[in-house]
Amino acid sequence: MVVPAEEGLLTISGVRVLVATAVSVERAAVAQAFGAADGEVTGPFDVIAAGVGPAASAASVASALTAAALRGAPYDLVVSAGIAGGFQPEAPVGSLVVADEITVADLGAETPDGFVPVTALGFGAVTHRPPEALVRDVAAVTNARAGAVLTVSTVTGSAERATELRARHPSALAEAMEGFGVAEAAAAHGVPVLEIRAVSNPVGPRDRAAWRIGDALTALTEAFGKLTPVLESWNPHEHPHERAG
Ligand SMILES: O=C(O)c1cccc(C(=O)CC[C@H]2O[C@@H](n3cnc4c(=O)[nH]cnc43)[C@H](O)[C@@H]2O)c1
Repeated sequence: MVVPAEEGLLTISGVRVLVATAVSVERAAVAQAFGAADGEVTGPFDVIAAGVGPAASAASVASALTAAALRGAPYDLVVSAGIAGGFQPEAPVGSLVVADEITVADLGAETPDGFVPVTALGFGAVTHRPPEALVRDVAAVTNARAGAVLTVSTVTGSAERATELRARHPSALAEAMEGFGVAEAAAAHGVPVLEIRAVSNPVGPRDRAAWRIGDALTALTEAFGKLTPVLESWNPHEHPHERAG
């Protein structure tokens, strides 16, 4: 059901959603799903270009969540969305991935015995888990695969690094640069988080000319075009934010 809410924003069953992309072409791809050619969205979704990397995205999303809360219209869900590298062969170029786990892959320390995550050093968190049922329903309706999406500050550029990441994170389907930052901001506000990625390139040896950004943006638009019914039947209060280690 579509019902009017304050400030001209329309909400579906009262659910308010903040979608955080990294850059403006990703924002436009998401907005296009709601018929907003100029990027201005009227619907349950607000879409922002929050910047590239975990720090920029965390800062932008935290600001947006705080502003919404101060307006008396807090968000119920935050979605990190955009293009990504896909681990092969599980996540081919043009396919969609929804994160059942959002894990930062390079937050820790190098030791003589290899990489140690910050959690093993006694600090913070490295993983956030989106609501399980929502992940399942989003994956079903968008034909996405569900799996871990890694957040990295450096795009993987070699087969060796891709192999190392998969050895440490066997369930990883994709890597991108913002999910964990978005999830940290959402967690600070007690808001559930999702990450939806369209694969633009394989994770591995750097071949920028082979990136299929247009195909991935089209897949992103199609995916968001299918999300409304899922959110209509979603009760945010049954799904508190879950931070896992
Ligand atoms: O040309 C390069 O080598 C290069 C170096 C740093 C960043 C980029 C981007 O264009 C990344 C921007 C954006 O895209 C997401 N993304 C897409 N594919 C990947 C990937 O294989 N690994 C990590 N991130 C990826 C990311 O979330 C950024 O927002 C290009």
